[in-house]
Amino acid sequence: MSYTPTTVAARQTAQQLAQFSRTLYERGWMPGTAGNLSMRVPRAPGRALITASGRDKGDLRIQDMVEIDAETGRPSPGQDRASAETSLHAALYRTTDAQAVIHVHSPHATAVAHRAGLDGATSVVHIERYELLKGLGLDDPAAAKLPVFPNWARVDRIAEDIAAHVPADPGCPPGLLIADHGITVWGQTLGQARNRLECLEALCQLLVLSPAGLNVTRVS
Ligand SMILES: CSC[C@@H](O)[C@@H](O)C(=O)COP(=O)(O)O
Ligand SMILES: [Zn+2]
Repeated sequence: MSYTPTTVAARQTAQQLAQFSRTLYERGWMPGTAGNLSMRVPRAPGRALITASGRDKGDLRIQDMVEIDAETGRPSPGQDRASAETSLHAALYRTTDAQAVIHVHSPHATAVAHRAGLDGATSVVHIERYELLKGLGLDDPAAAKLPVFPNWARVDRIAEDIAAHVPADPGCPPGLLIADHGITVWGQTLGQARNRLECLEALCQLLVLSPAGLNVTRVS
């Protein structure tokens, strides 16, 4: 059954997600049905909305959201199917201060995810010295270690890798790559997550353009 908000805050959250999805789609960062977005619902502790699976991300409506438990990803019963990547969002709500999570297939981040992914192991891409690093809110804005997780067929396994790595690495920016797949970014508001996404996509573009190539190390 399609989603019907029961509070003003939930309606506003669903509207924000739908509008924002259109913006990202128009930028070419959610081609076809790619990408998914979620946000904690204000004044509804532990609840979040996430985009339904397989929808055209340029044409989402309020009804195309699914209400979930933010930290387990479990949907409230009787709804449409939540994003196939709900467990990745839940892993971030559990282990970080995220209030909003964005997953897109933006071209430069995806190109870096394609080049830097290792077969069956987590890696990090070292990003150093670029001024844009200051947009990520790191304690040390001179360097970031952007993790790249294997694109396991079982999405829950990717979620386990994320939950184990992200909170444990102080150099980890508020974003991550999944090999051959795309980028996921989080923030305390949808706007902050969007700014961080724009910085990371621009940094990945610079890495792709740089003749120095990528500096990648294996983590596990
Ligand atoms: C268009 S293929 C992309 C999907 O496999 C997936 O990676 C994705 O981003 C969207 O999945 P969804 O289940 O619609 O949230
Ligand atoms: Zn995806």
